[in-house]
Amino acid sequence: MGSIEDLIANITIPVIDISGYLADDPKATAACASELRSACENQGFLQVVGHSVQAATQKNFLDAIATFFTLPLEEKERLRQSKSKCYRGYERIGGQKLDELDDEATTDQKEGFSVRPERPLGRFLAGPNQWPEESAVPGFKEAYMDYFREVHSLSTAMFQLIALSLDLDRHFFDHFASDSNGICLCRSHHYPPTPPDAAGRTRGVGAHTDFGAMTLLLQDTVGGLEVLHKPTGTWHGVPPIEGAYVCNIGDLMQRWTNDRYRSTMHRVISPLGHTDRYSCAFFNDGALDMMIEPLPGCVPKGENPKYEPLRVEDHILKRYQQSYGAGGTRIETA
Ligand SMILES: O=C(O)CCC(=O)C(=O)O
Ligand SMILES: [Fe+2]
Repeated sequence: MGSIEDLIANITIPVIDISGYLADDPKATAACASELRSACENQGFLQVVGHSVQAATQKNFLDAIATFFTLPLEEKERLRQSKSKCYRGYERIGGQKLDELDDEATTDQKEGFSVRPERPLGRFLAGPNQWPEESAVPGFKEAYMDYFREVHSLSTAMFQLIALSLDLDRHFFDHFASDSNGICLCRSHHYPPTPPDAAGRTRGVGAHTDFGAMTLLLQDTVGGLEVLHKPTGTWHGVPPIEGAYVCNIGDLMQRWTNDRYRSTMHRVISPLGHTDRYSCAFFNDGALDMMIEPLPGCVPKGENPKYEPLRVEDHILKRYQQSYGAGGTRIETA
C-alpha cells in the first residue's frame, strides 16, 4: 500500500475527450459514459475536451467580457444585478459570499456578469437581461449570446451522456436540460490580481459546492481553481487546458443520484502579481417546477431513498438566500 503522500500526489481531475460520443460512435460513447461515471462517482469533477463549442466563439466571448470588465465602475453599476429583480447583470466585487466552511469569511474578490434566457418579468429569476450600450462594448451582446447558445447545446449533450452513464435512456434528462422555462445561468467572472505584497492568499471564490445539477466552466490559462479531496482534506488545482470545459456535479444532481454522483467543494485563489483571470460558469438547473427525487437505479435494493422529493425552485431559492444574504429575493427599485 502506498503512503498518504503518494495518494495525495496521485489525485488528478480526469480529462475526457467526447469527440467520439458527439460523432455518434457507439464504442467511443460507451467509453465516454464509463469514464464520466467514474469521474462523477469519485472526484465529482472532470475536464471535457473534443467538445462542440467553437474556439472562435470562446475567444470572442472571453475578449468581450474582458473589455466589459474594464468599463468604469459607475457604468457597470448601472447594470447592477440587484436592480434587475431577477439576478441578471453586474455584480461588483464582494457581491456574493460562497464560503460554506468559514462563517467569518470575507466576501469573494471577483466581479461578475450574469445572463439568463430572456423572459418576461414574473417568477423567481425570470425577466429581461441587462446589457451595456452597444457603443460602450461593441459586439458584447452578440458574443455573449453566441457563446450562450453553444454552451447550452453542449450542456444538453453532457446531460445525455450523464443519462447513459447512469444506464438511463439517453433522453432521460432532455426535459430538464432543455425545457423552455429552464433557469440556465451564464455568469462570467473577473478576478483582479492580488498585489504581490498582499499578505496571504486572497479568496477569489470561497469554498462552496454548486447549487444546481451540472456546471460547465470555461477558464482562461491563468489557473487558481482548486478542488477539495475530502478524504485527505487536501486542495488540488485544476490545471487550465485551453478551450476545455471543467465539468462538475452540483448539489441537485448529487441528491438526484441519491449521493452516487458527488458535488465537490471547490474554491478559487486570486491570481498573484499583475495577471487578471477570467472565467465563465454555465449552470443548467432545469425549470422551477421540476421535482427532483432519487433515481430508482441509484437506490440500492431494499434501501429507502436518502432524500424526499424536492422542487427545483425551493432548492435554488434557499441557496440564493444563503449566498446573497437573508434578502435573497430583496429587490432594489432604484
Ligand atoms: O471561476 C472559477 O474558476 C469557478 C467559479 C465557480 O466556482 C462558480 O461560479 O461557482
Ligand atoms: Fe462553483
